[in-house]
Amino acid sequence: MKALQIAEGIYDVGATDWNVRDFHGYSTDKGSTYNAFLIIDEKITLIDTVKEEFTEQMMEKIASVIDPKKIDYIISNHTEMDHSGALPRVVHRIGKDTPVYCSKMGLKNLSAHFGNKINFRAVADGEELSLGKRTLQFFETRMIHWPDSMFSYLKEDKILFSSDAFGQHYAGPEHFDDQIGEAIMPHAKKYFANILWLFAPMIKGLLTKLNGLNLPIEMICPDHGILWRDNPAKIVETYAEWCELQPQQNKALVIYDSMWHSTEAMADEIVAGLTAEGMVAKPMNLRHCHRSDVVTEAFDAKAIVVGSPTLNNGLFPTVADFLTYLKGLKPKNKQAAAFGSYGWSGEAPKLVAEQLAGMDLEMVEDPLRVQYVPDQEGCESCYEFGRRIAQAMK
Ligand SMILES: Cc1cc2nc3c(=O)[nH]c(=O)nc-3n(C[C@H](O)[C@H](O)[C@H](O)COP(=O)(O)O)c2cc1C
Repeated sequence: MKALQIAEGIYDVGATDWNVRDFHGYSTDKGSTYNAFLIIDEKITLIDTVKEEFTEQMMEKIASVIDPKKIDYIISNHTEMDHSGALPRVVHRIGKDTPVYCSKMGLKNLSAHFGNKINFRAVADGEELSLGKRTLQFFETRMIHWPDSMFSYLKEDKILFSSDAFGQHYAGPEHFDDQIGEAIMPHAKKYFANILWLFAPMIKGLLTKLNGLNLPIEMICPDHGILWRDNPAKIVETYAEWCELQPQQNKALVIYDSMWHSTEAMADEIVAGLTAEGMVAKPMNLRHCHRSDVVTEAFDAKAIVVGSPTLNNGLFPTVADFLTYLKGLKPKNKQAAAFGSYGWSGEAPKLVAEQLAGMDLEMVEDPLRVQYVPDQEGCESCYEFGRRIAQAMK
């Protein structure tokens, strides 16, 4: 396999994972890529690596440009193993004590993954490394998205190697933003919602810091998905918008599961009530919609209405799963309500409401329960519930 030249003397030598569909619990319907970059200068430099099982694909691409033994420096922008997994084998293959530059936290975290046999060297925030004609400058970007994350900026070429920031889980025939256009944005949004949502306040600070540095940027190369060369400012501006966590004022999501369709019938009536009041609302059944897709929709919803049937005095498992996942993402600026069908004890709606309230969401209604199958009166109560939630949203 051949490397892709992305600029004069700079190659993408990463791997395409066409088949990955579950990325630590995140659904990757289009696969993903693990981007790694080779810079040919007086010091030949590899920026990041790939998941361990893709080591050979990366080595083959490197070998299409130079003998891998000639690599002088490796940069590790992020410890997570989709970017570092190949490190031990690459270092072994180079066959010399190749320095691996990383952030201070990277030094700790890489050692915790790979021990002390690799020559890890910590760089300070803002430190520069000469490659010969080119210079790399490093910036700590803690929590985008691990404590060790950093950006590497290639000054002369004005290229920002941004690690996980600005990335998307997307594998396709395209390599650059101008080749795919707007179609990449839902993937970038899903990535932000599922991976970075909780860090939005910190990312906002980092973007302000980077803006202050006034780095001219002609291309942004994240470690997943397409590279931003046509309009790199667009994804930075979009991140700044997403970091504001401002919901779409008229968007509501009704999220539920159902064993015998009763909670589902309630959800449909609630959606109808919301819609009647002018809201853009839709139901999402957790048995059919992956939690990471639901979270992507919930990210910019003003209201989330969560329903669970009562199962053995508790929540239905998919609803518990979703609530656990959502809680970790620290949602803000949202209204919420809970509902569900039950048979005899009916604990679930109250349990859902307690969890949503525990996330500091604004509860706009008391939990709504319907015993067994909603009759006409039950349906009307759900419809009115939806209407009242919509009025609270206005
Ligand atoms: C395995 C099982 C366990 C249940 N446990 C309870 C329970 O502990 N308390 C309760 O009120 N209802 C319980 N129910 C009744 C359901 O909550 C009731 O049938 C409800 O209408 C189901 O809503 P759904 O059609 O949306 O799943 C149970 C039902 C099943 C199938």
